[in-house]
Amino acid sequence: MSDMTSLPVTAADRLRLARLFGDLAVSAGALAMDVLSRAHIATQLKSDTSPVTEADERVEAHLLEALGRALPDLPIVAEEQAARGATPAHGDAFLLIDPIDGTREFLARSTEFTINIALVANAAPIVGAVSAPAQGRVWFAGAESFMADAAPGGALPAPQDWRRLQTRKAPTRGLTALVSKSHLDAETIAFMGRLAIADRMSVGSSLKFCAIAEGIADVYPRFGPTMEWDTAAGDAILRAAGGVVLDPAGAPLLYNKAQARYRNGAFVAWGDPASAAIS
Ligand SMILES: Nc1ncnc2c1ncn2[C@@H]1O[C@H](COP(=O)(O)O)[C@@H](OP(=O)(O)O)[C@H]1O
Ligand SMILES: [Mg+2]
Repeated sequence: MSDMTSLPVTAADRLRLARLFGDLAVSAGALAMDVLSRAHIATQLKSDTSPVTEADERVEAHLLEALGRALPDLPIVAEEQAARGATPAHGDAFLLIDPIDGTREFLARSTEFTINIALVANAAPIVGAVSAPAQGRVWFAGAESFMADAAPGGALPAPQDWRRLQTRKAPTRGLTALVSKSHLDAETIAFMGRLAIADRMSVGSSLKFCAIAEGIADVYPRFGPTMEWDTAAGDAILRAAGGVVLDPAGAPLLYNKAQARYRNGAFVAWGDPASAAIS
């Protein structure tokens, strides 16, 4: 593999990393499912009042260990470590981990939670994997985007069982919009009021990016807060499937905002870049 610290990485490198991330996101799913199988899930509140469970901690520790072994030169910014104030110094290239995105959904025993791993280089997410353990599915992308069925705890299936993803053109009958299940704000509702929307669905976690990448939804506006680890993997998968994730000025959402503690501003994810251009 070419040296990650001297970018750009090749398409072949990106595919190899996408397979590694996909494999790890699927295997780590067993830890989340083990915690989910218990009658009581021990939960604590972080300083930002968001919940954290034993699943978040166990999945993160597992991924830190496995990624640290596979890619020792790449610094890792991980959600629960960051919550404890432990983020490594890094340059243009680094990894992002969200061990459980949609912790509220996990606690509600919904299937709409995900494990997220991404590589950011030059402020863009260039490789990502999202697994949904309770749905037995995984999405992963380097230069191209794929999904596959994969039982948690298993391995990423072989390429003949992958489905290549491509976003759809905006339907003339109206857009399918996706919004957060747990965090919906007035600005997001107002933005949607200016679009020709046929259907609106509430979906937890980074599954919103994946659904647009699959071509079954069109737009995901997010004006409320998110962190880079919530969005990077899904953003990588959507971009590689032909979509765009834009800030309010119409520029691609930027990553590596260490000074802002990896907090994102508002963004809108689109499947069809042409509909973004006229919104
Ligand atoms: N007030 C807030 N500050 C920062 N991030 C927030 C937030 N409210 C929600 N989020 C982010 O939104 C994510 C959930 O996304 P969604 O609402 O689309 O399901 C959460 O991920 P975690 O579950 O990993 O904490 C969390 O990071
Ligand atoms: Mg999380």
